[in-house]
Amino acid sequence: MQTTPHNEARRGDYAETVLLAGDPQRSEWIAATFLDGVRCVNRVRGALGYTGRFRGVPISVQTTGIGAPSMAIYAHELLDTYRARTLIRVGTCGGLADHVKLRSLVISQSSSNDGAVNGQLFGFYNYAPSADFGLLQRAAQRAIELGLDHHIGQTASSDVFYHPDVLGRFAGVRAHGALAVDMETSLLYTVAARFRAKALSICTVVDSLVTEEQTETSERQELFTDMVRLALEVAVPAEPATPRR
Ligand SMILES: O=P(O)(O)O[C@H]1O[C@H](CO)[C@@H](O)[C@H]1O
Ligand SMILES: O=c1cc[nH]c(=O)[nH]1
Repeated sequence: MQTTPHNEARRGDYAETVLLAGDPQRSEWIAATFLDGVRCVNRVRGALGYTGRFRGVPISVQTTGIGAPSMAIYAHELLDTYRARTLIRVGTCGGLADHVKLRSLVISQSSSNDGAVNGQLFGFYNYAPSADFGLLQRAAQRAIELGLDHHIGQTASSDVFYHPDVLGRFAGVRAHGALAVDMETSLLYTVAARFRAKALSICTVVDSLVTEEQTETSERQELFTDMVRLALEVAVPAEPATPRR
């Protein structure tokens, strides 16, 4: 019997820290490229999940599919059933600000949304889904040290991918500084907060809603190397070198 309706892994199969990728091919590539001693722990619905080691520390990667409800299910089950404590999204996003160029990284400090969840969970309040400060701080520091082309700030998450008013519908959040849009970061931050867990979203800009430029899907796995490196640096910081006496 499966452990949850969406996952066949047993308790203990996932590490405390899980990278979250929308696309199962990205999960497979991350596991094969960056982790040692990898085993597949979930194949249900093709939402591939893997556990291996990075710098000797157990790390998992889980596919979350497309959209907030799908993210919410996988994040909830990882935190509740599998006792994960840190979730780091390694996703893709579309640039909303003029200075956010293709292939750069967007590290989301907070994420507005157009979904129904705020109303259902928070009633009158406009909840502010936010990254874990410690993870955000570490990501900011390592991104600079590694010389990565990155932006840190607020983002938006939308339930609508195809919209007739491509950019105009984001006028409000753009006017207030939103850097990029994806579909899952906002609800990831909300679910993590519910479990008092840590979450961070790092996305690679694969298209710009401002210039309407796009990256090729064929270049995408290599494109994600910087994002995954950064996520793993945040998850498992290198031991500082022992000072010489
Ligand atoms: O590439 P992923 O991680 O799936 O993220 C983005 O890509 C999908 C849309 O193409 C949405 O899930 C969006 O958030
Ligand atoms: O959600 C997303 C992801 C990438 N690009 C977009 O325009 N939207």
